[in-house]
Amino acid sequence: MTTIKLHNTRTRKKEVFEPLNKDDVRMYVCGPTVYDRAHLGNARPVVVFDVLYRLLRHVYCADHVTYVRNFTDVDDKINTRAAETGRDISEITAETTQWFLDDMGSLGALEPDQMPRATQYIPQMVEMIEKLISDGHAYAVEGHVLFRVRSYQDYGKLSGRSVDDMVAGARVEVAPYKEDPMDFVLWKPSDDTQPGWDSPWGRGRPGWHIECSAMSYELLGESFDIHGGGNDLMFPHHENEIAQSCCAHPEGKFANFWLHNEMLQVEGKKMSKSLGNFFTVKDLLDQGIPGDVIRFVFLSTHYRKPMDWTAEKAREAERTLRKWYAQAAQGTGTGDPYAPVVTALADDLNTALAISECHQLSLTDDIANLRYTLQFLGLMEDSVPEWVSSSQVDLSSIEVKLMSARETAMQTKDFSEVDRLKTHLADAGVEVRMSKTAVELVPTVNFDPAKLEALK
Ligand SMILES: Nc1ncnc2c1ncn2[C@@H]1O[C@H](COP(=O)(O)OP(=O)(O)OP(=O)(O)O)[C@@H](O)[C@H]1O
Ligand SMILES: [Zn+2]
Repeated sequence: MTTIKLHNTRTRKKEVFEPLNKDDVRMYVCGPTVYDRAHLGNARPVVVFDVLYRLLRHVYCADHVTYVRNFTDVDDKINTRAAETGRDISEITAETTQWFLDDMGSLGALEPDQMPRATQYIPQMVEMIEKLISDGHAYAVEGHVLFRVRSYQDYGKLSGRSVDDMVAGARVEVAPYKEDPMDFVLWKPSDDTQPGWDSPWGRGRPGWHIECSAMSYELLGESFDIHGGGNDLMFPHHENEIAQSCCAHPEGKFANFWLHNEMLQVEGKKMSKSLGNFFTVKDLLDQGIPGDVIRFVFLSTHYRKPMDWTAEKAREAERTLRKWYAQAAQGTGTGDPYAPVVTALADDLNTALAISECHQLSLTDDIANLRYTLQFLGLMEDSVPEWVSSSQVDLSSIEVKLMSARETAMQTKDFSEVDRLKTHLADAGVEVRMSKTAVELVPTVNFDPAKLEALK
């Protein structure tokens, strides 16, 4: 069996991954708050954890792996959006959830086994909060319930901070009803205009952190294997999840491995909605950049390194995929992925190495293996995607045309038609390779199929 090694934020080491139960491997990843289109940064954890999910399914079998990713559909950002637009909250969250699934599907991300919506788990959240109160880890005051951070000794361990440092450095909300400024909200009161549920503390709604603790407990139990998310969530979100879950269920260990992806950046800063320096996945797809190309660009950088999106990277990715897909098209989609690619992923998801192994494989002309390996990486899911096949058809018919034009020219000694075709092809970004017996047309990075319409 393949040995998987993963960098565990909890221990700050790369460790051999041993599932708690290899017949029931369990992973939870924090999902989006659904009030707006996903930007490209939001897609990074989706692709990273999709690669891990595929690897786990490969090693432990698909039906022995459970991947849970939530939708946060109750949040003040959603309420604000509803107030700004005059639209119903449920309409906004349903629409945004579907956009998210569509956009991430375009990037070749498999849907997780479970996609719980926070609003469907309110009773479980209330129950967990009651337990925390009765065990002295939380207190109710003025319609709020707060987690008593100082009641949990290990608070801050994941991100390696002491509570006192955090108090000094963090922008914590100071409120008169808090025992300690570090205490965070588990439940808060709702007025008539805000979504709310009846609870022992009056009509209210949950804080963000308790959502993940309650949903992961409900679906994966008190101890599970992997918890993932962007490293921007490590503090306070993940620290708070750990505090809540470990205090409510001291019999469990919560997550064994913590994995954090680095940020997609724009000029050295995290791409984020609040900074306004973002573009959406949909923007890129609408510009005609295929989802596979976006995925490939993500895979080119290791998940624990910051990365930028550049048009040049996209062009390069497109050129490589075009070549590989054309090569792999004849192969069937069954068999095993190329072993060095699996080995690369098993080493803390070294996707960049996996891609260079694919380059090696593509040089061997092992078509079937290349195809299955690309599918394993979430590329070339079905057959050859439209954006490649359409250009292939164009090129092969033009190849025939050019061959016959050349044959005619050899006899008439009039090469003007051959030159016309070659000029046209060069203008469309196609390199023309002519030998005595064959004509080969190779698309370059500047390939523009639209410019070939006239030649068809
Ligand atoms: N630039 C980024 N690179 C990688 N992952 C990101 C990036 N921005 C957000 N994420 C991840 O996307 C998910 C959703 O994040 P969130 O909704 O907070 O987006 P955001 O743009 O950071 O929003 P805000 O600016 O309002 O905080 C989280 O898992 C987060 O880790
Ligand atoms: Zn979470």
